[in-house]
Amino acid sequence: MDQKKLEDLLKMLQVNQGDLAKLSEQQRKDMKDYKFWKTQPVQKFGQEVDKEGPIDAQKRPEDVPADPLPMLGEFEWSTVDIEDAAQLEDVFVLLNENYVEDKDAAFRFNYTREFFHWALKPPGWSREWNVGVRVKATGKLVAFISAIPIDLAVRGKDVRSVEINFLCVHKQLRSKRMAPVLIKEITRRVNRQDIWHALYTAGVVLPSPISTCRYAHRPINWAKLQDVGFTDVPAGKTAPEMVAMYALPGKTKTSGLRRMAAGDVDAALALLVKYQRRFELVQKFSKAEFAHWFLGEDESASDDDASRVIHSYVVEDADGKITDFFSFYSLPFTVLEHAVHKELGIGYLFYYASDADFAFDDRFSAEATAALKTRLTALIGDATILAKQAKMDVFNALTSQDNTLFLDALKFGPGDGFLNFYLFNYKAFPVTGGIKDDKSYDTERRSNVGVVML
Ligand SMILES: CCCCCCCCCCCCCC(=O)SCCNC(=O)CCNC(=O)[C@H](O)C(C)(C)COP(=O)(O)OP(=O)(O)OC[C@H]1O[C@@H](n2cnc3c(N)ncnc32)[C@H](O)[C@@H]1OP(=O)(O)O
Repeated sequence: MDQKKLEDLLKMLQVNQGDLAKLSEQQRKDMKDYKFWKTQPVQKFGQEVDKEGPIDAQKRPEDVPADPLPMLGEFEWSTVDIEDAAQLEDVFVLLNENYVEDKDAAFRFNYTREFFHWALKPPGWSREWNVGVRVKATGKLVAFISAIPIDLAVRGKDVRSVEINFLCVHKQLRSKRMAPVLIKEITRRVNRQDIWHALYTAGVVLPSPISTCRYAHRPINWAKLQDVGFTDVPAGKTAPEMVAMYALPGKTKTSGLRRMAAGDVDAALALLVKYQRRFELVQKFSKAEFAHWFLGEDESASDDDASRVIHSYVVEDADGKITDFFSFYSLPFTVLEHAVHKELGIGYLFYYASDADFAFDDRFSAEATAALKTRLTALIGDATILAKQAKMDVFNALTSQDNTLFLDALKFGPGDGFLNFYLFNYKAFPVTGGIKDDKSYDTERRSNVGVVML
């Protein structure tokens, strides 16, 4: 396989690090050169943490200015109403053309209304937190940033937070310090609603990651990836050999596996909560949040509905007990100007849980590890089969959660993208990200990152 080309494609698929230029701009600057970030309540590089907790002294919403920061002459702030089709379209256009660097303009994220409603409208979402910048004269949207509320827990401590995502500045307005203004404005709007912490991820290194995970990619439809020019037959191999290597069974294997239904929410949520207790950085889902994130907006979507964003499954044993749960979401690419293929399906592993190691006192013991490894390999193997049935051509995962237990066995190749996790206004000890010093999968310590961001 032409590893380089495939890697290039797969890098473009990472929503959180769409900017390839930034990606290659490896590693960090000196702290003093982070002109913006050194003014913010974030951990400095190498800063010793004595005790975990907030960085800033406690403030009240009324201490925060009620009005937006001034915006440069020709631009103006614009709260984007994502329930308005035309305004949502503005966001798609901005992100399509500026979020992913694809010089040949051969591919675009196929953002849909369904995807954005799922990603940006969980329970408690705020209209004010979809912040845009428009050109005054034309109304053109040239920058965007979003926040959604989450109940985060860091090593068992509740940290009411927001998740920041989809920060984007138009290519022609890059390096003009617009990003810091957007970040300050979203901070102001979030603080006005009495929230003082944030979780965010980025491919770039900023002060200072609490954890770093690696991307892993599992080609599902190798022949199609070759057709669209992403991959070549590697030396010493033939195309049929490559197809055979990545071939998947037509049917899932786990008995009792079925799509999650509304009636499963209580049991699946309880299972997820219990499973996630092992991790140090987790999202605490309310019942309503769980239903939103895992059933999605459109419960009536049929099994083969290609527009389905979130796919959630449970395993029910003979006694009617939910023993396992997994989910993945879809964010496809549109393939431009290709004679045969119009779309490339991309699946992203989301949350999962299993009771496979619950009976063991020490989850890192050989027996507990073997039990969980066997079960997760079967479950996520089935997830790749279901992803294939849902017309996905590549399946992505990180080294977070307990993923390193199954990545190799299921032929997820290590990508060269890394994802850094950050906390705003909260200092904390590092959290393991599932990679060793040499960046290979850490199958022993695994990861203590439980939270999964879009
Ligand atoms: C309590 C509530 C708090 C809420 C807020 C919590 C914090 C949220 C933080 C945001 C989480 C976002 C999560 C996501 O969505 S990550 C996805 C980010 N988006 C992309 O990669 C899309 C393509 N790229 C772009 O659109 C632009 O290059 C962006 C907008 C990224 C930067 O625009 P531009 O290239 O024109 O630069 P500038 O001149 O305006 O500004 C330069 C300053 O910006 C710092 N920079 C560069 N990239 C990032 C980055 N990804 N996160 C944070 N900071 C970043 C940089 O170090 C420098 O600061 P300093 O080095 O001088 O100090």
